[in-house]
Amino acid sequence: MPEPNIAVNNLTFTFPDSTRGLQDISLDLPPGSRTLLIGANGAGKTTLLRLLSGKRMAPSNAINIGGIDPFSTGLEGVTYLGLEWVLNPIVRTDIGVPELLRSVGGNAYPQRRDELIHILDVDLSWHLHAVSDGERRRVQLCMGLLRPWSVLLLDEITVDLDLLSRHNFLDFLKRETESRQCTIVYATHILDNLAAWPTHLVHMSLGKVKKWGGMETFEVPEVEAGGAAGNSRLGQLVLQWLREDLAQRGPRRGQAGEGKTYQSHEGKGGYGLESK
Ligand SMILES: Nc1ncnc2c1ncn2[C@@H]1O[C@H](COP(=O)(O)OP(=O)(O)OP(=O)(O)O)[C@@H](O)[C@H]1O
Repeated sequence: MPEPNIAVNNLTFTFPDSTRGLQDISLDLPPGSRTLLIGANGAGKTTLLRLLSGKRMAPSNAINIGGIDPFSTGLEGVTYLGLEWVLNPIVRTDIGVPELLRSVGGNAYPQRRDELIHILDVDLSWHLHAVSDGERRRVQLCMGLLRPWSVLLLDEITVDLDLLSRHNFLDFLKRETESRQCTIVYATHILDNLAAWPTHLVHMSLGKVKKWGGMETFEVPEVEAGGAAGNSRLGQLVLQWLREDLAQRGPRRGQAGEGKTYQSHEGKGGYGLESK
């Protein structure tokens, strides 16, 4: 793939037997970009990433990656790492790390394999039925990133990583985009220490893209003194977006606004809906 740009052109997609999906999405993410895909639960991030990866069929001409329609042509070089990959049962069996890495072609890329093992701090003597969730995830990331990809689509799979491992991992991805022709889209809810990482942001809500563009096009608010201590300015921006999205979506059926309140667990003795 010569120039791994991601072009989405008026993409509309509806799930079978459902009214949900994506509406009229257009994006143009340049080669070498690192995009954060931001949005509340259910905004449409996974749906978009799966369509970009070619795992779901999009209408023809709506998605173009490096000049190719990923579904019809089957794209070599596009790696999608999402929940279904994370839940692959193989990585819970009594299997050793070297064997696993070999099974995904690790021997073809020895230098890359050794670098990933170092960056993700993987112990080659681990057996995958007897490691922690975060350790397992580090091995999986090694496996998933071994083959040099042109486009990497990450669907929040760093939640188990400790802060340092996540930092090293994201640093590695940044270096990748700076040292060779490749492009990353990363859907995440965890924005801590991430402000300097993205080149682009895409804000999704209710199946649509509300805003997208280079980092320089976003007005990142000042951190409030006191109250916002510890939050990055990017975190503040996203918090503001999600509050607006929630207000726009309105209450869910049966919630406050239709004569009911949801009582919190704390101090009120249990979860329950009570009429006002
Ligand atoms: N197979 C499906 N059939 C019908 N509707 C679906 C299906 N998968 C997802 N949806 C709906 O599509 C919408 C978008 O889902 P999606 O998984 O893309 O959200 P998301 O932004 O990735 O959310 P999260 O942050 O929780 O992972 C949701 O309202 C969801 O209920």
